[in-house]
Amino acid sequence: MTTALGCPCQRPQHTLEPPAQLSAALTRGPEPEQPLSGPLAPQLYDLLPWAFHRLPGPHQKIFRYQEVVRDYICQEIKRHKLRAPKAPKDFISCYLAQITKATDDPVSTFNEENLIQVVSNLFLGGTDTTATTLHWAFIYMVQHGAIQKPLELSVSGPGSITNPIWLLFGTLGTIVLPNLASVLYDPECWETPQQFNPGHFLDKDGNFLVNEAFLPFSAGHWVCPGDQLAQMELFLMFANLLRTFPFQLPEGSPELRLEYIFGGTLQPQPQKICAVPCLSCPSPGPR
Ligand code: HEM
Repeated sequence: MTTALGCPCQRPQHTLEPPAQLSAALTRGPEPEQPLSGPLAPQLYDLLPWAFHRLPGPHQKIFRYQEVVRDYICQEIKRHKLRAPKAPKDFISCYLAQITKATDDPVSTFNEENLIQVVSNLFLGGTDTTATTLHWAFIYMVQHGAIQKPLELSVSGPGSITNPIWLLFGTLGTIVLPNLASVLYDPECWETPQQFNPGHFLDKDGNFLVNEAFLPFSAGHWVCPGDQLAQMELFLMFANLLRTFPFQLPEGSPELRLEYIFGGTLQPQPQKICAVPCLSCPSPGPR
């Protein structure tokens, strides 16, 4: 059976509903083998994608997940077509309206295959990056317990936090490898580039300072389109959690591990930290 309503995903349907399938596949937890491990794996994949698709190995898990996400997006597109609102109300419905508008345009790039690709990119670009940034933020809060209190009131956005992305790839036949680390760790731009230091963003009177070398979202044509959303999400999550729970190491646990795991993003080591409910702090939830 193939998808109805002209969805370009012309492959057999899974019997499990996509959202359940998606969450089941994505929350199954770590398996013994780490996909695409090793420092050269991301570059190799970009240079030889066809080889990576054919070679057996743990990285095949990524392609299976990719299929699950793709199926889920196809189902969403189908649902949107079934109950098309009068006025487009989200990204998929706006894009579908644009496809209809551009039907007679022979050079239009608005089509369903591209819609699937763009939505996958939003998932890919918008989840691990933000989650990893938050993860590092809380690890640094545990490491620098003393600054947690003042930071509750003066969180300055994600600006004072490790950038999780080390390099990224371009499209349209040209491989672009902007090395953001060269500016984010440049000793000429940062007093202590290898250390967490909120002072990088404060002037001598403690006022917020813009540093032009702070480019975690890249710049120019390649700037991250989720920049504003990410900063808003990070601010809300970080500020709300921090004002409600002091973060600390669990009793008797070893020192924090600050070395990163090298990959598509720079991941913190798996380790436990405690969010201790604080009686005098405001309660979590909507206010
Ligand atoms: C801390 C959070 C984030 C960081 C550090 C980050 C960083 C970046 C960087 C550096 C790029 C440029 C890649 C290049 O040079 O080609 C990029 C691209 C991208 N980001 Fe983000 N991003 C974040 C959050 C998000 C969010 C929340 C979304 C969407 C919901 C998003 C969607 C994308 C997409 C779709 C691209 C590819 C754009 C293109 O190729 O034209 N990102 N991101």
